[in-house]
Amino acid sequence: MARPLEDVYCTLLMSDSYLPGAAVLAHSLRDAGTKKKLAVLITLETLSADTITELKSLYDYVIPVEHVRNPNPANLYLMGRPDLAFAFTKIALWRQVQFRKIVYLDADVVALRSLDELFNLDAQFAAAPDIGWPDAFNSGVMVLTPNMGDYWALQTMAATGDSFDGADQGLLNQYYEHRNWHRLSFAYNCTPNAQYQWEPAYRYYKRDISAVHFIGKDKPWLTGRSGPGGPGVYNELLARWWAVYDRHLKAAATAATSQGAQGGHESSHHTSTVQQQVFGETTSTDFGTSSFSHMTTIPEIVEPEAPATTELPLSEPGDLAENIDLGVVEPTPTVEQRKFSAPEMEWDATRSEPPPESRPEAANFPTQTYDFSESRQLFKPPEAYPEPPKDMWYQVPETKPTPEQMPKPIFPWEREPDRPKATRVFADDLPTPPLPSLAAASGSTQASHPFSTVHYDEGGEVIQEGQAAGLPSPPGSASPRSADQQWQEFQQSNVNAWDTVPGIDTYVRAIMESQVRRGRPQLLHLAGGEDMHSPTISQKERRESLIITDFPTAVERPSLPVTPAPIKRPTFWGEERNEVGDLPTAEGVPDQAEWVCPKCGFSSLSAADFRPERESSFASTTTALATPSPSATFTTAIQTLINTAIETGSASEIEHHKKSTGTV
Ligand SMILES: O=c1ccn([C@@H]2O[C@H](COP(=O)(O)OP(=O)(O)O[C@H]3O[C@H](CO)[C@@H](O)[C@H](O)[C@H]3O)[C@@H](O)[C@H]2O)c(=O)[nH]1
Ligand SMILES: [Mn+2]
Repeated sequence: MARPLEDVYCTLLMSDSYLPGAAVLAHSLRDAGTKKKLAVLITLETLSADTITELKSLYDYVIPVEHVRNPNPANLYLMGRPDLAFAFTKIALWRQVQFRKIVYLDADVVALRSLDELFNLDAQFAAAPDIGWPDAFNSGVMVLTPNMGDYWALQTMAATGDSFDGADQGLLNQYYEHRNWHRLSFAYNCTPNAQYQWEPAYRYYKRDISAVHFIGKDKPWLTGRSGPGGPGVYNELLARWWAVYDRHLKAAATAATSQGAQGGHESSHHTSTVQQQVFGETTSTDFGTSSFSHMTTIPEIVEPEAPATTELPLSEPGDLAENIDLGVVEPTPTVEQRKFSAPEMEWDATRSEPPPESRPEAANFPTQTYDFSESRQLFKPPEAYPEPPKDMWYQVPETKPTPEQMPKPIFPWEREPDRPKATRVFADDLPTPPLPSLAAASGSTQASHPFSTVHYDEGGEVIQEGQAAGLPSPPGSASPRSADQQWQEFQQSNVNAWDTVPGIDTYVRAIMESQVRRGRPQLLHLAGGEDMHSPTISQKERRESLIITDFPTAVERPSLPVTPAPIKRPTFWGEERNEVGDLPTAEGVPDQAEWVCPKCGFSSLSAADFRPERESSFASTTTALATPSPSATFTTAIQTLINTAIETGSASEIEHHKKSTGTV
């Protein structure tokens, strides 16, 4: 059985300059008697080998994680912490799913008591209020349950730089804002402030304090033992940090000579890896050359040669530090810092559902954030706005275009000089004609038949009916037309150019033939075209359809299953009805007498064809059915047939015979 997941305290170290903090934290937790293991997340590319060696002696687990830069660090300047450009690295905590629960502590935290009870908290996520905005939590002490779902969600936000302070605390507060984070007591993340402290409250609650967190740029190891505030809460708590340091780290440096412990420092003239980062602990020569000197400015801006992260770099470290000092640093335009990479397929969406731990889709889509203007000047409308554009309509040419100006002919028949004029018809414009009979009765000379159409020439002028097709004007203007005449005119006026202009047909055929040569489409010929007359075109003139089909040709087509041709026989009522006339006899169709029902073995309806081995009464009854006879005989015959069937056959058989004999 798999072992239950472990609980750990965890911190983060991304620069050598925070090593004293991480060392004091580890010692303070052990001093507090915790039973839990200690872990540290590290970014390999930004730490020296000595620091990592030191961490290995202090922590049970040293876990390398990806160094994550905020692609949109402008908000960091709002809190004067451009050094926190890589604070998003912290979200790697959520992917440490090898642990059940993590109590995360910043490297600038010192534990005054064990915090082990936090592991028993029944909450997915918990943190203490931030002193700057107590509705939000401080992300220096957090109790979290690692899971990949939250991780990818946070990672997505981090990838777009979505954080109100540009660092992890803004991002995490935004993420947990609507997720009901569990509020821890301030005693778990007490953040003393050198400038302001509520002294009475501190006196009252100080025995509950479990952890002290030195937020801000001035870390204990950078400011020295005296601290900035003189006597008071801050210095009292600062002294707690130094107490741990002195107990384990300072003492170790002096003891190193005799014991040879702590990273092999053998001489008191050399400081330990930790001490090199601590103000006041280095000798005067060390101080000038150690990494500490530049850490006091903007430690995190100094980048390794090849950063492992994919984001665009910030401006030059030197420039930045200089500009910050001068107070002229402008946040870099965010758009420039964005970089798009096409989403990568993590699984085959055609075969399976997405894996439960997959990234959200579109996680790396570029985003654009717009800020509100902070200008305090009142809006002043401009003196004048630009004139709206004029003449935004189509100018109908006043003169008729010359033949050169006319569009060039596209189709061959358009070149024919005596081709009919193109016309247009609009259904909406059709005049409502009086009924022909009324028109005739009233003797109106302008009356039109119900199907009249109005034609327009290219200039929009109405053309008289018939004119459009180049036909003479209707004689209606001179004398009243009969309905027949009008109908004839209508038919004549509704000609199809395809029928009257042979060039169109020739052209289309040429295209079709070239297609036929390329592929194998077939022209579907209308058989005979007998039932589809155009009113004006005789049967002989009717062209075959040029519809292209994929049907197999008659030659390619396998013969279809055939059903027997019907046998003509007199109906019960007398003569065979012959309304449709004689149909041509199909060839190759078996004679009905040869056809035997595959289901029941009966031949078709003729009673004489019933097999003699079946019930003899069937034969006699069906004979009666097939012979014209008085209705009484007919009814008896049906009844007999059905009765026989009931006695001898199954239900389906009865149904079948009922249908066969038409006695349903
Ligand atoms: O150069 C650096 C900077 C930071 N860290 C680590 O990141 C943590 C956060 O930085 P810190 O200087 O402690 O930030 P705070 O001054 O505490 O500022 C607040 O704002 C930060 C950014 O949102 C949060 O990470 C903190 O938890 C929150 O207390 C540190 O404790 C370290 O663990 C490094 O290792 N190296
Ligand atoms: Mn901190």
